[in-house]
Amino acid sequence: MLNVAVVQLHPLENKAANIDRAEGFIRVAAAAGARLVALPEYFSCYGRAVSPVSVAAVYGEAAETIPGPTTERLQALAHELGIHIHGGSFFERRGDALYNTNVIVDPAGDVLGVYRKIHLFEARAPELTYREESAVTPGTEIVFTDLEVDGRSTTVGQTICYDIRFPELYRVLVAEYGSEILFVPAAFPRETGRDHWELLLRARAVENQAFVVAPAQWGEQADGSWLHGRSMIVDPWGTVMATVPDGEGVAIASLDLDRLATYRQNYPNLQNRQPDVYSSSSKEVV
Ligand SMILES: O=C(O)CCC(=O)C(=O)O
Repeated sequence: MLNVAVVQLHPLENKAANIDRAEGFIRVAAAAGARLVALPEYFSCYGRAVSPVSVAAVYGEAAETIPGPTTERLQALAHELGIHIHGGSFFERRGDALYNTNVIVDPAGDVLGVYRKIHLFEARAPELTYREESAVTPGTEIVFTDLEVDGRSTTVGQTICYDIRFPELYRVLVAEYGSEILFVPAAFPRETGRDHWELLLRARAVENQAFVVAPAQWGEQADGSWLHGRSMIVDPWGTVMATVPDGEGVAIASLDLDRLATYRQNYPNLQNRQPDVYSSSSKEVV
């Protein structure tokens, strides 16, 4: 059994305070037995938590390199507590570009995986306008990471928020790279989250026969918008194993990876895919 925790945060203006609260919840989760603790998207600084006028400046100021103070703090914490930490995501600076990036840190304090969000969120609706690409550059690499937890090895796929709408990414992470756990740190707005968040997470879990670990941001922002929250851990059958209600907090679930292997054998959906047919150029037109 692998005990995994999701941390739900209410992002505030102050980056240092956000990181302090994240650390507090990581400690709570570790004390409750979690061996892997996952943080939400933009856990240290979330754009709409700050007044709209200063958003661009705040993004730039909040951005860090890897290694940098935030990853070093996660590394020290993982080492001290003897756990893995999935560092949600934060603004990463590489040269002149900013990325929405997450890392996984192991109990030795080493950074194992660096993933840069591939699909950047865009909404052009009357009720919701957002263009992440105005500040952030899209990543171009699929990232999966091999972890050794409690003497068992597993492969995890790293994704972020809006990525959940692109099932192709998850299929590759599972069918080509063997991921058993899919991470989806997020900051879903309430407008889309209330109807799509749980549906998308459970769909990705069922169709890929994988655990989905989805820590989320929650709460009202400085611009009056709301983040949906409802962090959750979903099992490969699509059942929600644990969730965080409104507010900040932690939820923990025990993932049975041995049972996952049996389940994939009993229901060989992944083996029954027909990729040759999907990519075939011959079509029968009736
Ligand atoms: O897909 C959605 O509805 C929300 C995505 C999002 O908020 C994000 O990627 O930051």
